Amino acid sequence: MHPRNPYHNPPDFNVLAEAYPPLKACLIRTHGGNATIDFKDEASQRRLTEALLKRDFDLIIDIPDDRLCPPVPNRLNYILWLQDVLGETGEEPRPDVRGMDIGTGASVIYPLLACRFDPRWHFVATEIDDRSYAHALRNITQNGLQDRIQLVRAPQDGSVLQLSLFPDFIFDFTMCNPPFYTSKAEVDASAEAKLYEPNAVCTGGDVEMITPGGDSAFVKRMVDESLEIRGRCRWYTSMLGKLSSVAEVIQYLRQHEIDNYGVTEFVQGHTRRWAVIWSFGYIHLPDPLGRIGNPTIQHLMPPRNILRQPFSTSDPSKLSTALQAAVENLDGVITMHRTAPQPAVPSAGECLTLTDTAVAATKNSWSRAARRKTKSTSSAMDVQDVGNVVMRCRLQIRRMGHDESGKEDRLLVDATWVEGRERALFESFVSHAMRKATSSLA
Ligand SMILES: C[S@@+](CC[C@H](N)C(=O)[O-])C[C@H]1O[C@@H](n2cnc3c(N)ncnc32)[C@H](O)[C@@H]1O
Repeated sequence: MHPRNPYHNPPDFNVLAEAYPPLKACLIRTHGGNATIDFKDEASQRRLTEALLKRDFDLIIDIPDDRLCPPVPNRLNYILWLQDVLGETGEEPRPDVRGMDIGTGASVIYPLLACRFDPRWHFVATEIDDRSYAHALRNITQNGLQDRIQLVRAPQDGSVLQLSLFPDFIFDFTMCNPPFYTSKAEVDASAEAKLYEPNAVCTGGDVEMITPGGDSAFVKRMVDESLEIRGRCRWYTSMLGKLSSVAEVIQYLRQHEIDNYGVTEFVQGHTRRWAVIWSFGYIHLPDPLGRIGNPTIQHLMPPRNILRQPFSTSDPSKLSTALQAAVENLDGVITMHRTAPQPAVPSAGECLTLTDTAVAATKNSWSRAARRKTKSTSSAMDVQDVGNVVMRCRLQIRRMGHDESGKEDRLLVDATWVEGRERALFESFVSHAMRKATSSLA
């Protein structure tokens, strides 16, 4: 579960039912005498979703019985990850954020939650199904969010990304919880498997669950469309229900030479879902937001955007001086250095940031070839630039807490690629900075 998700612990059902009385009829007792609900009972799940939305987000939703009832904690994970992505890759502070939710459902759950969570967010929400569309419209207006959520009826066989309807906007992100299954038989097989899970009820209509080719085909259509409109959206994202679909979509992205992509995993109780993200821009995701540890798909993970180097010194100010000296006097390199306000002492296994240096390079003045060229022509190497900047990165000195064996705290430098077209340029800069710092410490 996302660290900022407020539902790490189950709610106190008595207290929740006091706040939302329709839940009272669903309360049952555990063997220990505590109040809970029957998570396999569809009506109880619906009352729980209504109760959490009302009490915690002041949202009233009305979902017909034959349409999906979204579990709130699970839906929040996707929103919180997107918040992290925008926070880590955008120019802050931004006055507003514009997203598109594809297949918003009767509940409009993602836009409603996200708008309550963050006052800057605005949405276009699309829906293909008439019945869901009608309820979605009601849910937006009865929560007074019609100025921030625009509902669009998507055509049955038209484009998935309806961005062409909004030629004047650059979207910050698209999001989607697509239909996962290829056929009714696949839905039934999955429901049968879930019978043995402690808290799963399948409440979706066929239109919500089934699409030709399943979730991977749906997301591949998005990839195809994104190739046409590229920079009209900063981050394209979609959830996927199966690890095999994640692998298929990543392979598809790579086939189309989209190398700025990432994957994340949402774990909620017994349910595991994934989201893929890709961009045609030159801003890069920090590894914790775009790489997962699952061994089955390691070969499909994007290359690391964080390069880590341990140092033998235990004196952070010495390391900081050495690192600053390594990068500061490079022609065309601008640095902004910040030190943590207090001396930080990490506990075992913890990693604390002591200094943070933002680096922007307007030319490559560090590679051997560039230095040779500078000597002979007094101009730096030509590289493909992004505006005036060819590469942006962060250099952070961190203290790693001792491990179980009681080994001393260690210092290391994390270099994070923030922006740029050429990975090789970032890697050569980091290798230059680390080599210089190491030799001046020797
Ligand atoms: C799995 S449901 C997700 C609903 C909601 N977003 C949620 O997370 O609970 C998928 C939704 O996508 C809609 N849908 C399917 N194809 C679509 C398309 N091409 N454009 C827009 N919506 C579509 C379905 O009608 C359904 O409401």
